[in-house]
Amino acid sequence: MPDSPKVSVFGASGYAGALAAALLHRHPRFELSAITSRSDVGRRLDELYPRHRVPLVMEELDLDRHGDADAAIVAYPHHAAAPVVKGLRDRGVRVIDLSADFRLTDLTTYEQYYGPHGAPELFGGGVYGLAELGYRERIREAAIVANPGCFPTAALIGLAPLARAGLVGDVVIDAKTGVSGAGRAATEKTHFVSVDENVSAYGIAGHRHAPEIDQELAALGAQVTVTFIPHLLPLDQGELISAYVRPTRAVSDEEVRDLYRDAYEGERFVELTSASPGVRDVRETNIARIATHVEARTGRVLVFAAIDNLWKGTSSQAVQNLNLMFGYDEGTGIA
Ligand SMILES: NC(=O)C1=CN([C@@H]2O[C@H](COP(=O)(O)OP(=O)(O)OC[C@H]3O[C@@H](n4cnc5c(N)ncnc54)[C@H](OP(=O)(O)O)[C@@H]3O)[C@@H](O)[C@H]2O)C=CC1
Ligand SMILES: CC(=O)N[C@@H](CCC(=O)OP(=O)(O)O)C(=O)O
Repeated sequence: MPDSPKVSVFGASGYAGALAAALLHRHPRFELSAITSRSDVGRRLDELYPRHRVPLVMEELDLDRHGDADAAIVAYPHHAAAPVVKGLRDRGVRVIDLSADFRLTDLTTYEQYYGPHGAPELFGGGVYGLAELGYRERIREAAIVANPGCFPTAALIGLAPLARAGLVGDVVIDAKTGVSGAGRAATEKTHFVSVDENVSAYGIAGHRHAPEIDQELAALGAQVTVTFIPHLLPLDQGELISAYVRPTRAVSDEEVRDLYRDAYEGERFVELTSASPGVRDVRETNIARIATHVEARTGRVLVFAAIDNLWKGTSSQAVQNLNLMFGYDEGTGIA
């Protein structure tokens, strides 16, 4: 293993890529070797995002040149990511893909939600990048890590202990998110005037994160079809999921708390709290903060999980995975 592995970030002009570049730039063990963009070629990243303080110039992607890195974070939109991931793999580069192109295991489901895949020969070749879900050892060895979606990160960390215990009979996941989850380009829905002093549900006809959550709950033993509805809030960063679980049998508050305590003992990036978690509690951290409560009137298990969508939901989770891949302490540069 090289002393200071070189890591490139592709799509560094976007919100997730820029933060990944910033975390790597100040990381004590990795060298941020190159950052790329299409529309901002020649600009310094600290000109675009002064707060990240990365004085590197964005370059045009050139796989032959950038393919000499030890690893790369691909921060492109879905579909555009897969061909670049393939180009990197052809050159032996280990990849963390922030898009959904390698998260799902069923191609028909992928096509239904995202359209044709950009490198079908590699489809299914990623390791799901959620260490706390039981993928830690596979991530260490992975050639492609499929970094999870932000909502699935919060929902799955929030529900995993119940799912493993066979307690998820049915679940409704109500989610709230800040606007940075939609990326850098403003749309009619994410325009300040549409979002400010407002809150509204979206993705009602079927959000693409629902099958990702179903898939990973099934891998934990819970065969359910979740109802998942996100809401857009006038925040820049932060995400909260409130999950309403109909358990397969009656459970007590204490039993559920014990289950979560046992499940997350030793997981430094999961915080259990008796108070309802807020997005501010986890802002700019790699932490998922979770509370559970068994509702006496209905017997439902309520689970609340807060994360920062750009940190644990994307970029710091990518660095956590990169640390695992290169044998470093998992929290290096992000704790
Ligand atoms: N924002 C978030 O909270 C989360 C994001 N993600 C995922 O991370 C990835 C990046 O998201 P985010 O940073 O928010 O998005 P942005 O839209 O902010 O950034 C996307 C980046 O990709 C580049 N890009 C856009 N279109 C293409 C294309 N067709 N081919 C190549 N490059 C392209 C953009 O720059 P340029 O046009 O200059 O090339 C930009 O650098 C996405 O896959 C997203 O789903 C995952 C979890 C949470
Ligand atoms: C506010 C907003 O639009 N948020 C995004 C979540 C982005 C995300 O996590 O991710 P992936 O695109 O990587 O799946 C959404 O709901 O689509």
